[in-house]
Amino acid sequence: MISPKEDVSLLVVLAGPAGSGKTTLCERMVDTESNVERVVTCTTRQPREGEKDGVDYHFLSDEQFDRAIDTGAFLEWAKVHTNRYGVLKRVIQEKLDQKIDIVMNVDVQGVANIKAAAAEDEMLSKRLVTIFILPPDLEVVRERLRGRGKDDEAEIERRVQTAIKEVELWPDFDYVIVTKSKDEDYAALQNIWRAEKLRSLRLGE
Ligand SMILES: Nc1nc2c(ncn2[C@@H]2O[C@H](COP(=O)(O)OP(=O)(O)O)[C@@H](O)[C@H]2O)c(=O)[nH]1
Ligand SMILES: Nc1ncnc2c1ncn2[C@@H]1O[C@H](COP(=O)(O)OP(=O)(O)O)[C@@H](O)[C@H]1O
Repeated sequence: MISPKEDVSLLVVLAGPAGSGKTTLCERMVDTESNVERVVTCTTRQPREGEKDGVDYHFLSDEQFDRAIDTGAFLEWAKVHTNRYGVLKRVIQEKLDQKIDIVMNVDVQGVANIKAAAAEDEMLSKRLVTIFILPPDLEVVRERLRGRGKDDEAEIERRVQTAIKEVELWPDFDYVIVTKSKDEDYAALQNIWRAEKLRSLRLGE
């Protein structure tokens, strides 16, 4: 009898409107589970107060971002709100090669781009799990962004306007978590995680 392999690494991608709680969930996952790392993505946006280069994002200039596009360094990149964001291929590949589980947080275009890349790459497609974090209404988004205290009202309104379009895309995802309390959201993510680890399609590599 052939036994299933035990360490099956996952690439879990969370998306959803600003303020839905993606960053909070990613950080808790990394703090709680062993062998899980977060992928730090690149952005041309300015750091918010307290954000650190290489920890929250790799903060790139427009020129640096252009160069990364030209050299084919991004697995995917997209313009979100008013800035550009991108995931480096190399970082994903290194972690998956080392059998490290990945959680990451990208916008809805990013998920579509990663799914398209996975359609041509069996290793990626076997690991990819997409989860949409859905706020029950837009007021929750506003309240949480105000509570976070890092964006002014104009920036918050820009994110709410983007959210109106983003929330329509939840049916394209493997899973949807309608956000409630932080603990309930995390329990939902853990349930998905544990079930995905046991999926037979990932066994027998
Ligand atoms: N497509 C894509 N989106 C990203 C990437 N990194 C971050 N994002 C998304 O960019 C959006 C804006 O992020 P951020 O500036 O941190 O603002 P926030 O959404 O208000 O927390 C979020 O939806 C992130 O999920 C990336 O590498 N690619
Ligand atoms: N389930 C939740 N209930 C209440 N507040 C939350 C919840 N999840 C996150 N928050 C808070 O909402 C704000 C935005 O969360 P964050 O994780 O930065 O969202 P995102 O990464 O999706 O933009 C933060 O202040 C965070 O502490």
